[in-house]
Amino acid sequence: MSKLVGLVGWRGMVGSVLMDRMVQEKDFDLIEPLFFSTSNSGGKAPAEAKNETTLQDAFNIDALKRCDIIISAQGGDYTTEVFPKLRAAGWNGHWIDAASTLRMEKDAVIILDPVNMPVIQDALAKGGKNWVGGNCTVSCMLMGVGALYKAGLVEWMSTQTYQAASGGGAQHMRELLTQYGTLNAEVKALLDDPKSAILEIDRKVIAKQRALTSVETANFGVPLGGSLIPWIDKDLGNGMSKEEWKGMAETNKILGLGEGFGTSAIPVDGFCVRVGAMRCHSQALTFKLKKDVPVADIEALIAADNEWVKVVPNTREATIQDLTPVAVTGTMTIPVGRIRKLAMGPEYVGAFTIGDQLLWGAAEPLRRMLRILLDA
Ligand SMILES: NC(=O)C1=CN([C@@H]2O[C@H](COP(=O)(O)OP(=O)(O)OC[C@H]3O[C@@H](n4cnc5c(N)ncnc54)[C@H](OP(=O)(O)O)[C@@H]3O)[C@@H](O)[C@H]2O)C=CC1
Ligand SMILES: N[C@@H](CC(=O)OP(=O)(O)O)C(=O)O
Repeated sequence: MSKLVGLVGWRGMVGSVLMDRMVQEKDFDLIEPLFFSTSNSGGKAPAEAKNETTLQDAFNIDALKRCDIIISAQGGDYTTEVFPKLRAAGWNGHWIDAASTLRMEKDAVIILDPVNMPVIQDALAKGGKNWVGGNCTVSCMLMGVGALYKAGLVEWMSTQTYQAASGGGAQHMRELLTQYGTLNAEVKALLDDPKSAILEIDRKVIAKQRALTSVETANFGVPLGGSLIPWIDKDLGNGMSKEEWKGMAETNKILGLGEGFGTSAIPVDGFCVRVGAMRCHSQALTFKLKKDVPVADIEALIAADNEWVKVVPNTREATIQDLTPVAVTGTMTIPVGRIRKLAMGPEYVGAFTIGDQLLWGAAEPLRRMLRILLDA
């Protein structure tokens, strides 16, 4: 008999990408889905429903308890409210979650199976039940350059990120595009006139950016269109943003090197920056390797790691064609390019990588974990 799989958050942005991928990969052929809603229980479930065609109340513990597996892309507040109650009620099923809430709990595994299948299998063998998707930036980075970690080559890594608006959610994407539109409208007449002075256009744009109302910047707090914001997530009070903290904590936990900051942890640090891209997170990486490895060997290691990573030749043409958010959006490909030795010495290597943060960064590890559980 098919496992009863509860889906919470399926109509949100991450949930919709998850649903698309589950349809593409025919995951629904293998399960009996039970769709939940926080806002429309009793409504009609989506077309993928089979026998259970009514939306269930996502806060109803008895309804949730029926499921063998629950996948939630509903968000951290939902997990915080419902998950402890469900476990306290004796539910012993598998919980697969996109939210960060449970990530660093001892009994939770951060799932990214092309990178950490041994960690997942070890936890499964020990009776693990809590499976949490990683931070999008970390997951996309490890899908690209995880090979260097697996080979034990990394002494430390520094990452400078260029993170898309989608990381904040759907409203942030809308706000970014609205800001771009507002700025364009402000100077449209001057742009249409080839004889207009560019510095006049520039003056009008900056004046408009600075004049954007609190409504027009409600989500990001400041303008993002035509600007950037070098702070993502909470202020930890020690000069570090929470997004930056996740880099080291989650990378090490995913790799099975402990909870992130122990003596065996590999240092990972850098700056996380929001830019005006839509849904791809990009990152410039600096590695200090434990030894001098030729670039060709590094490229070969990365290229052989998984079926989605693609080494982009370090040429101008290949880079501008294949190593951009525009090229990568909506695809499963994780390009890694700009791989070269840096001026600091032969052990210092630079690279640049990009991933669709809604696919590998959020939805894909969840559905792959479902498949692992169904195959177990
Ligand atoms: N955005 C991201 O990049 C990432 C997000 N995550 C995690 O996933 C969680 C969900 O994120 P995200 O998908 O962006 O959140 P959304 O805001 O898009 O969706 C969350 C929920 O909001 C409700 N909702 C209310 N109005 C609408 C509407 N107009 N359209 C669709 N849904 C609506 C839905 O619940 P209902 O159907 O019950 O009403 C939906 O499941 C995050 O909180 C985070 O924990 C993880 C990694 C990356
Ligand atoms: N913080 C990420 C998105 C995200 O949801 O991250 P996390 O899953 O670690 O909360 C960003 O803003 O780009």
